[in-house]
Amino acid sequence: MLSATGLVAGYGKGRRVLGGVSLTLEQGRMIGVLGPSGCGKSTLIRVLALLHEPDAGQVRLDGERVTRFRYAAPAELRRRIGVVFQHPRASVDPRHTLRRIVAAHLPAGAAPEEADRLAELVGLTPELLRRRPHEVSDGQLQRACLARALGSGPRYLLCDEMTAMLDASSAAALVHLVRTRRDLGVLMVSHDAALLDACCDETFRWRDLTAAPAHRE
Ligand SMILES: Nc1ncnc2c1ncn2[C@@H]1O[C@H](COP(=O)(O)OP(=O)(O)OP(=O)(O)O)[C@@H](O)[C@H]1O
Repeated sequence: MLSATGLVAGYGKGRRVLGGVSLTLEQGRMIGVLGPSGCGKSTLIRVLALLHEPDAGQVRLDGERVTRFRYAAPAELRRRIGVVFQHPRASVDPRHTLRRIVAAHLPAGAAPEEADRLAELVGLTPELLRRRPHEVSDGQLQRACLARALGSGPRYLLCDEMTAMLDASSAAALVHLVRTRRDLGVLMVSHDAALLDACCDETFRWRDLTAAPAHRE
């Protein structure tokens, strides 16, 4: 289980974004968080992914309280959490081939075929794997980012507006892929209520998660 209790976080003095957010994500469930632009959804994802240190509150991962975040977060804990970001082009190195992007989070010593297996899982052909980001569509690149996130063998997958940059059919394909991974706990944050209602087991509104929110819907 990945859980947050009373998370308070922001960006320096007077820039509080999370004002006491609580949330629980269990393996085998897909939950949605619905909130308007700027309310703090990405900040919540970053804290849950151990990429941003909260000012107060707790993150617990499989029963263990996380005390170290960002570069200090133990690799063994980080590997349990995969993240797919909103803007695929901003989250990859434009010089790398898709194969290298897909393989980025595989454990050291993983067989080269592992990248092919991940690519196949997300519907990327070997020919696409040889291309670089500027030679593929946003949807294809986001598939590579999803494959990369799965590379560490995570138990939890955090999707930050994963489909916002995609057309409807690419979005549906990606959501279907994630939806079929019942071994994972999936958190999808979005401002698209229809998307979350269609794919999530349960959807929470931002105001329901937060005791004293900085922003309200
Ligand atoms: N690195 C940063 N430094 C300072 N303020 C930031 C930083 N990142 C985000 N913010 C601010 O924190 C607030 C919440 O941002 P966040 O990206 O978490 O919201 P969001 O709900 O994900 O928005 P969107 O749906 O538009 O992606 C915003 O007011 C934003 O301007």
